[in-house]
Amino acid sequence: MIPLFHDFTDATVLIFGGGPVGARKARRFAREARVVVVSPAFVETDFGDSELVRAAPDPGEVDGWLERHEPALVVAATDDEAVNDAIVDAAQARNVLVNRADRAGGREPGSVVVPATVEERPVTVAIGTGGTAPALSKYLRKDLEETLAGAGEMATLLGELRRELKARSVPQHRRRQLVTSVVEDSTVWTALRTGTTKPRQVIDDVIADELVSGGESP
Ligand SMILES: C[C@@]1(CC(=O)O)c2cc3[nH]c(cc4nc(cc5[nH]c(cc(n2)[C@H]1CCC(=O)O)[C@@](C)(CC(=O)O)[C@@H]5CCC(=O)O)C(CC(=O)O)=C4CCC(=O)O)c(CCC(=O)O)c3CC(=O)O
Ligand SMILES: NC(=O)C1=CN([C@@H]2O[C@H](COP(=O)(O)OP(=O)(O)OC[C@H]3O[C@@H](n4cnc5c(N)ncnc54)[C@H](O)[C@@H]3O)[C@@H](O)[C@H]2O)C=CC1
Repeated sequence: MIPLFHDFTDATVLIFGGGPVGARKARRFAREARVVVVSPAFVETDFGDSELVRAAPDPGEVDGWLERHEPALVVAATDDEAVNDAIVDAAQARNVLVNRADRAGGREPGSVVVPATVEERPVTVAIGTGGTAPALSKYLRKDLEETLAGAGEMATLLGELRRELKARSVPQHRRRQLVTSVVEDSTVWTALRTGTTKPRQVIDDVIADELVSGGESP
């Protein structure tokens, strides 16, 4: 499987099944997409910002739900294998992406797996185990949350630094040296994590040094 980042803004994600798994996927996708969850019962209370529809479609009715909602992705998270089978068939027939929660292997074309994710905006890390050990994905996600502390601010800082160096027509090889030296600087990481220095200060210092030294290596 090849990991890709998919933008679901303005798209619909249709989820069948309102148990713990359906709720977890709903919370995940509702951060970006319009999410509709179809289930005869909603045991969980937190579905994020999703629309909940009480219904128990049988296999023959599943396709009608896809026709009405025109989703970009369908999630099969019911405990009924025949319904999950019908969801995969309907999604394939309509060329819609499908995530099946009750299978680890033997996947069909167009099927996607939901990874564990760490988000330090705008940094995103996705973890998968090819379906072998989801509990390990979860464990590694928790571990990485600590490792990535400050990465979002670092990304924002470097983005601004690149833009400002470009605007000052600093040559490409020199921009690369400067950006790399900031990202590898442990004192900058510590400053971002502890909040002792603001990203703006780091950018101003790099640019001031550059203007004084006229582009000599640090
Ligand atoms: C294939 C996949 C399909 C998909 O759902 O996309 C899938 C399938 C299955 N999961 C099962 C079990 C568990 N899943 C979790 C947790 C997560 N599962 C997620 C993804 C995936 N799960 C995809 C593969 C990802 C990969 O490659 O690693 C995560 C990462 C993302 C998310 O769901 O949001 C989320 C952690 C999120 C986080 O915390 O960050 C836990 C842990 C817990 O609940 O505490 C358990 C119990 C422990 C265990 O069994 O490991 C079962 C057996 C059901 C049974 O036995 O009946 C199946 C079906 C099967 O294996 O047949
Ligand atoms: N991918 C993952 O991370 C995991 C997957 N699983 C698998 O995913 C499935 C769902 O897990 P849970 O949420 O824990 O199960 P659950 O049994 O608590 O929830 C299933 C939900 O589906 C609903 N449902 C039943 N028939 C339906 C229909 N025709 N249409 C719409 N909804 C219907 C039920 O009312 C219930 O709310 C399980 O069968 C299990 O095999 C389990 C744990 C983790």
